[in-house]
Amino acid sequence: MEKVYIFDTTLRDGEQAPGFSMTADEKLQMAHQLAKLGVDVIEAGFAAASKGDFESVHLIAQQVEGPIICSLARALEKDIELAGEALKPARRKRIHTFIATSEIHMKYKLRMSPEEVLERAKKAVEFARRFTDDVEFSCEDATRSQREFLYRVIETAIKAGATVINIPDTVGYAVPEEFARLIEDIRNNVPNIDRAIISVHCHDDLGMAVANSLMAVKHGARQVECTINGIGERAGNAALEEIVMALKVRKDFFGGLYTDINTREIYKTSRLLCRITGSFVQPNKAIVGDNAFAHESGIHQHGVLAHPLTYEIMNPEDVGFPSTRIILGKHSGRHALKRRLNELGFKLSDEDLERIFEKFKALADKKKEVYDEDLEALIYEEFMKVEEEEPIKVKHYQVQTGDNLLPTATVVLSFRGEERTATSTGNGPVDAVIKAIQKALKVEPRLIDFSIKALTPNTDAQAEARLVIELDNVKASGRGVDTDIIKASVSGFVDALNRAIMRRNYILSKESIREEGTV
Ligand SMILES: CC(=O)SCCNC(=O)CCNC(=O)[C@H](O)C(C)(C)COP(=O)(O)OP(=O)(O)OC[C@H]1O[C@@H](n2cnc3c(N)ncnc32)[C@H](O)[C@@H]1OP(=O)(O)O
Ligand SMILES: CC(C)C(=O)C(=O)O
Ligand SMILES: [Mg+2]
Repeated sequence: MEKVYIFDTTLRDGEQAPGFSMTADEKLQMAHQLAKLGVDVIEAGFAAASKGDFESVHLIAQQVEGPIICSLARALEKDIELAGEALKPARRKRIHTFIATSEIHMKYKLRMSPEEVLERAKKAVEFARRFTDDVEFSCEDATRSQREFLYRVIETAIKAGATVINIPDTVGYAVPEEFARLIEDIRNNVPNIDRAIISVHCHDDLGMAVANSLMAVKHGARQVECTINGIGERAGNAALEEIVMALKVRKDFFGGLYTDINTREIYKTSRLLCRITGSFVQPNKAIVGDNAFAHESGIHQHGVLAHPLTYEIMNPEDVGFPSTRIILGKHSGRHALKRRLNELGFKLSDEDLERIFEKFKALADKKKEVYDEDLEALIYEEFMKVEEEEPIKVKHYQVQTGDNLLPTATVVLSFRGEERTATSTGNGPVDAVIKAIQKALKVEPRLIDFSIKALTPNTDAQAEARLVIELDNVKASGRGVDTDIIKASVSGFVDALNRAIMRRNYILSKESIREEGTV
């Protein structure tokens, strides 16, 4: 078994992408989570970039325990000095210095001859060694560099004291087979390569960053530089979660290679980064996208319900993903529909299921996703001739609340045409009004789930209340939407109660023991 070191550069290359820069506090929060995830190295930033980035590297070096903390530095004494200074408090520190080795970069960007670059690389590594024994050297744009020159630079950097040699595909130009050959060639042509760990750093301009990194690992690289969600310059870097899970799920292919990543922390880390940067991953993103463990098509749903591994190559729990989701839509079949209806408490005969299935398909053709409330509505429409109108109607309610007031609510409602009024106090205005409704109806349903969320990020946003209740062993969900969160909660609660009552009466009517006049 051989270990592949995971060098996370979310906080350096990742934040170089437009719109992804993070404050020192945000970086610190991410760094703590990266330590929990179990990365071997955190590239915390580029200390010479700004005072703020110096501060971020310094804070992380001070406070984050576990991984090696690293700062990037150009092959310049002033950059390396700042990196060394920022990293001082770290228990384990690395300076990562780099210079470009391709013709195009040397000629047009650096305006340096190859000999000057060679000399600069040597001096930079030697200088960095004054601050730490752990020095990484990168040949920027390695994949477009002339081979013999690349070998010479690497050999020189190792002689000067580099302990890790990084081979970046800076512009995402490589293809997997060719990149694997480059790693092999470096191993075969750099005489002192056995004194350093070979690292790779791939960009995704042609969508091959992960494939290139994995092929490099297969051919001898033992450190991979990557980022959470694959963020980074332009099209991004290789995604950490994809590399780690590929090595884990396909260990048969990668022959005994492993990482120390605690994969159950992957989803959490991904979502934390999304929240911090305000940029969410696309739904079909491998490993962490919303659809990574969701199934909408009937054939797949049937398979997954029979055995998850028919259509899932890893357990969602292994990456900390909440769970497999079965989404009902126009591609779904009877197996999934029946399962969901059963979970909602509807046990239909084959004949009744057939009727509902037809209605369900017709609705799904008009709507992207069919929710539980939609299914309940279909059931009511199709079978519940017992009661066409909703039994409870709220006529009026009033809530008094404030910082020195015990929240009190009065509600006037009608139940099957009969007016009822009640007043109640509560632990907050929503609690008070819900209790007043229960008192007026003389019911005490069990609240199984209750959530309120804003549908848009403004103070005048529409709030959506979603509830699940159980009344006399009958479960029902409800939904209310309004700019007023109390009104949204009242609507959602009454919606759930109406559904529970109508459903219970339906069940009773089917059993021919319907009690008249009761709630
Ligand atoms: C492939 C990568 O991801 S490399 C890392 C990229 N990341 C960043 O650039 C983020 C942080 N960068 C910054 O904040 C700024 O670019 C700074 C502070 C580093 C430098 O700013 P400035 O001094 O104004 O220079 P500017 O960014 O305009 O140009 C880069 C300079 O560095 C030189 N340079 C570039 N790479 C290297 C290197 N590896 N070693 C030495 N010098 C280098 C360039 O030739 C240029 O030099 P010049 O000013 O003498 O012409
Ligand atoms: C600084 C180096 C490693 C880099 O980010 C690149 O070449 O892409
Ligand atoms: Mg890069």
